[in-house]
Amino acid sequence: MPSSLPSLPSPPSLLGLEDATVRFGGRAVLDAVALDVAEHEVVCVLGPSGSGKSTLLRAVAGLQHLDAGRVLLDGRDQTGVPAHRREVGLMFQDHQLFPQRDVAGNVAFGPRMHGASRAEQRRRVTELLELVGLPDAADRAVGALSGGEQQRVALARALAPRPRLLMLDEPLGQLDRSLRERLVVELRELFGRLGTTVLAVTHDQGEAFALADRVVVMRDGRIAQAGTPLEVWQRPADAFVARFLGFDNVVAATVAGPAADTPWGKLPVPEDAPQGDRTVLVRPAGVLLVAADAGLRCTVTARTFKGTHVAVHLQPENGPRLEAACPLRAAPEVGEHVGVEFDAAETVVLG
Ligand SMILES: Nc1ncnc2c1ncn2[C@@H]1O[C@H](COP(=O)(O)OP(=O)(O)OP(=O)(O)O)[C@@H](O)[C@H]1O
Repeated sequence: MPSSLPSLPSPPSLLGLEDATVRFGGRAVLDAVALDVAEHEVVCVLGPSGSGKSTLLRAVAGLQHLDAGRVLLDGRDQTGVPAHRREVGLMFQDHQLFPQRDVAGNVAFGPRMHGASRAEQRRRVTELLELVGLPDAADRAVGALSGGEQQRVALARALAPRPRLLMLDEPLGQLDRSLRERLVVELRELFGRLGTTVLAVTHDQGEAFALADRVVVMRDGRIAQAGTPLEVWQRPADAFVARFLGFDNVVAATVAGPAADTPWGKLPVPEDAPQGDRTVLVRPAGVLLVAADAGLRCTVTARTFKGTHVAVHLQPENGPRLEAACPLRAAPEVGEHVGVEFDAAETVVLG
């Protein structure tokens, strides 16, 4: 008996982008992007305004012509396939519901376009409104719905034709924070239950990290980093990704052995840290406040209440500002002098 079975070929990705390039006025806003999305995977594309996120979605949907490269769905080249023949569902930021139709009319739109009978359309509307938690909304006018309800109807409408790939562009963009936080949990649960393959675009990292199996961070039309939320959070690829994720304690450093020489002095780094000229990130939890006569001498410049902790902003005598995460009751006052020591376990030497 062989000790191990021969490995099976991995199934083709549901979506593949190969060197996808879009230029506007000579500028590549999508620059040779390569990306695979597996069946049942939820991928969130994250990045600052103008980094090319919507252009990427539009290219996959067939709404944007590629200047070079290809989009593959189920391994099939989509070049020349018009948007309405690609099996993708799209949900945009502003919902774009048909205001003159009621909720049922909106949800039934896709199935009707695909030639479903009236009975089938009705069945599908009932099924989907149940799914998105609006079982009694079929006859309501869309104008009379709240933002969150409209978002659910838009989702039901996008799911109604059973797209192979569901694409969401800032799906929760317009909604207030508490509703967004609730809906993102509902969406994740729903996609898991349905096994939906999703490519979503958002500039909100909290939303992306809560929703995605894998996040893709874009910068100037290119992929700066792709990985699971944990991988990206724990190991940002570079200073751009680290700053985009909201980490501000990022400095140039020279790493030699177990220490990094930085504008804040020598910091301890993890054992396996890459050596030489690097960028170092210290998470706020790794900035430890000690007595004013120990460590790096700093003045407290601001405090921001964060619910679970206080973000304390510090100005060292030398070097750029630092942010520390302090327990609620232990945070020093603005103007106080404190000492700072650094925790190697919260320090990352970027690649
Ligand atoms: N039709 C167009 N003609 C010219 N330039 C365009 C066109 N569409 C997009 N762009 C430019 O391409 C770049 C990428 O735009 P895109 O909308 O993809 O970015 P984004 O990451 O989705 O941004 P946002 O988060 O603000 O929606 C931007 O600089 C934008 O101005």
